[in-house]
Amino acid sequence: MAIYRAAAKVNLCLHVLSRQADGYHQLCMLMQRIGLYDLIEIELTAGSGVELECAGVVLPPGGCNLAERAARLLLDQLSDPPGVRIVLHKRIPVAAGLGGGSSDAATVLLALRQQLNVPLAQEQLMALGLRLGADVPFFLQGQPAWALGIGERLQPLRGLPNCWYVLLNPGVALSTAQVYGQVRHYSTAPMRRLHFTRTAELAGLLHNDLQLPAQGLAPAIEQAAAALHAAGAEAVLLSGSGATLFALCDSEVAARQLAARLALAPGWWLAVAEGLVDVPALLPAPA
Ligand SMILES: C[C@](O)(CO)[C@H](O)COP(=O)(O)OP(=O)(O)OC[C@H]1O[C@@H](n2ccc(N)nc2=O)[C@H](O)[C@@H]1O
Ligand SMILES: Nc1ncnc2c1ncn2[C@@H]1O[C@H](COP(=O)(O)OP(=O)(O)OP(=O)(O)O)[C@@H](O)[C@H]1O
Repeated sequence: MAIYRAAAKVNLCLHVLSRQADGYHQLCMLMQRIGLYDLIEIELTAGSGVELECAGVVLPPGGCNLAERAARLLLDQLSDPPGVRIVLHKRIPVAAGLGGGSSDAATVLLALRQQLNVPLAQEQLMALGLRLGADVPFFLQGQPAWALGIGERLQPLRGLPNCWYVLLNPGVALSTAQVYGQVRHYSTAPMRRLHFTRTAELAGLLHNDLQLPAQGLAPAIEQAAAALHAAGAEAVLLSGSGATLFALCDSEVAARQLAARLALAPGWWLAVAEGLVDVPALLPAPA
């Protein structure tokens, strides 16, 4: 049995460029994985099929879990697949804009490819991952990157400073499809700079076309943003489709001090996490 960490992500910017005929949207985003993890135990068994146990939260039953779907998709590539047992320990808030489900799916794909020696090239794995969700290719690639298309065309960054994030969720789960469904305004793509040396250079990029639509569905996001500003945060943005906000900080000390100054309302969720740079996509859990 092996245990892996599946990291969350933030979107440092998210520009919605247009809506496609199939309802998906063309995007230009800057994404980074962060040090907030689900834990996934994966064991090959003598049986057949995929067995999933979920610890921590209630997730959709009946084979809808992205970790389970990823395992099935990978096993479908084999002529004589073994059984797989997965135990998922959720730590990343669900439906929070932090990409937890997509990251779980990518981790299961990468782990099973490795454990079963499946001869699938990275491009083929990315194509499989895209069938599970638009964010999955980003997690399969792992590095901070610009994401184009519907999120699947990736351009890794060449340099990023060590950023820290204060994450605040006002206790609201938001459906990604519902938030995209409220988008009425499109923006143009920003300049895709590939090298950053200081956190302050990133602060200038912060923009999310999903923030106003998400706030319309969950007004508590504005209260959470006000709390971050009142605690002294300058660079605050909604991650993905929300409802988690992040404050961008240039050191761990600055992030922890900001978190300590926050006045939290009941039911709010708070965490501090570092931005991941040069960390492999597949992350075994520390012994
Ligand atoms: C908001 C982000 O997390 C930002 O990284 C992603 O764009 C969403 O990625 P995701 O959750 O992996 O997305 P999917 O599971 O493929 O799609 C969920 C729903 O979001 C909407 N969706 C998603 C991606 C995209 N480029 N355009 C969309 O309109 C669609 O309504 C879709 O039915
Ligand atoms: N392994 C999983 N972890 C979390 N959610 C899952 C998982 N499998 C299925 N889901 C379902 O997927 C939906 C989105 O969950 P997730 O936590 O990935 O949202 P998110 O962080 O907002 O995603 P994104 O930022 O990619 O839009 C939820 O409705 C949840 O019930």
